[in-house]
Amino acid sequence: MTRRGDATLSSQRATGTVTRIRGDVVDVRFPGAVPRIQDMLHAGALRLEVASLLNQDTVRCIALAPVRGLGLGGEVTASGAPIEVPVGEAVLGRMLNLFGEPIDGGPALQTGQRRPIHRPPPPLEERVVRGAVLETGIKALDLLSPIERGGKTGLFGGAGVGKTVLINELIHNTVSHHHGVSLFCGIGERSREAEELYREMAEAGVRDQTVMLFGQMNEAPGVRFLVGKAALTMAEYFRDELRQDVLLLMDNVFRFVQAGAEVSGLLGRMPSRVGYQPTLATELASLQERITSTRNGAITSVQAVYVPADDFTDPAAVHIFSHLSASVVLSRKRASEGLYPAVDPLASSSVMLTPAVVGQRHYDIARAVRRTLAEYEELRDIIAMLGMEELSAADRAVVARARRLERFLTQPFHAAESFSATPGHRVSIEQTLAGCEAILDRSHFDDSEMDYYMIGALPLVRSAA
Ligand SMILES: Nc1ncnc2c1ncn2[C@@H]1O[C@H](COP(=O)(O)OP(=O)(O)OP(=O)(O)O)[C@@H](O)[C@H]1O
Repeated sequence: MTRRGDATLSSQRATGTVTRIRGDVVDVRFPGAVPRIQDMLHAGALRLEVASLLNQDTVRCIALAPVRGLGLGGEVTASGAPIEVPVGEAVLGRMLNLFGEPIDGGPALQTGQRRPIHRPPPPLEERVVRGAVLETGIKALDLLSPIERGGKTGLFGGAGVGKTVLINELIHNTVSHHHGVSLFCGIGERSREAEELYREMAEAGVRDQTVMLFGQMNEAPGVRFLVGKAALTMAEYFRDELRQDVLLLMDNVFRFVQAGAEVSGLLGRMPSRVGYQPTLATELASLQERITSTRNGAITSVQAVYVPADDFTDPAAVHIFSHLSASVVLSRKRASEGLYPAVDPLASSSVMLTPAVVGQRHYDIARAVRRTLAEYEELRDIIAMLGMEELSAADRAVVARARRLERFLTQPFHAAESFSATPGHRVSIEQTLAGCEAILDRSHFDDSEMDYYMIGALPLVRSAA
């Protein structure tokens, strides 16, 4: 993005003084030229971003770190530019903060290339849709909610239903098979998870192709609000300048919306529905619209989405949902039954699940699996009240198939080895389809349902291969 000429730049490097501090909001008076919206300011080591212009000489800013030590009358200098982050190969293998500074204890980055984090999305005519599927090796996802290469996938779920484990498994299964770079952006989650992930990436030998960016829950709302944009700026550079495919993983996009609400509240704006910021839709679009594929390269993104109080009608969840091409819904009921990954087969969906993209066989099997599980869902009440004996033979066969399908769609994860003690299994789409087909084709089973629980491919299918 072209921003401004050098002449204006120098005139913008003005000095101002702090006139008011309220929470993370700081007002600064500039006697000369006032900085522009989204410019970065320095008050010693503290950095601020201009959020609004109060009048001709005063700007209202959001602090990007705790305001400890800042006082009224303190000196503030304008940087003359928005926040800029380093881009290019130098960031690979590193763990960085919002400003692109290393937080992995390593040396400073050696790169001259920097880009402002606020950029418009590519024009419509440059965007492309590829219509290809990214194989994840996770049965429930590949079968029912295939991930679009170059598209956006959301993993929705309430607290503790397995979003982070699932996204870690996706990293495990796709990063090493992905030709291109992977970018992980941690927004507003626990720092402990970040540290574990960093170690796992090194163990898996994929760290050199990966960048990790964090603005975690202990950081200022402004940081959590902006870190996603910093990650995207790096992703865009890989896509546009280095023409590489990028896998962008975000945990958790809800925290971006939440940070936006906090910032909005700090600035004194009136909240809108359910306490969210009135600008929820535009803020989210300013992030999501940049996650797109162009002729230069694809950005495939997988985003974990926390659903507050398991309420899928929550405005944040609804708005995020509208940007996605595939949504994987994790259900508490399944998690409580130990059916991990707790993917809800009836609520999860993907625009990729059409005969034209995945093929007629895959499409038919997925439909048959859904239909069987939906029929079982309807029979559950009857079973609860009257018992299995009252069901017709045909209904009993549906139940037998459905319960085996449910268990077959569970899977031991590499990312869960530490607490499940079962080695992880990657399963090809072909094995998943063959397994489901084998179950759907039968109406009588003499094996136990548990034979299908937490396995990879079906043994029959495995030996046939
Ligand atoms: N695939 C799995 N296999 C076995 N256990 C799992 C699996 N997924 C999740 N769990 C169990 O659920 C717990 C919570 O998972 P996770 O941390 O991924 O949830 P989350 O949805 O990210 O939660 P939060 O919203 O708190 O971040 C795990 O610690 C683990 O005990």
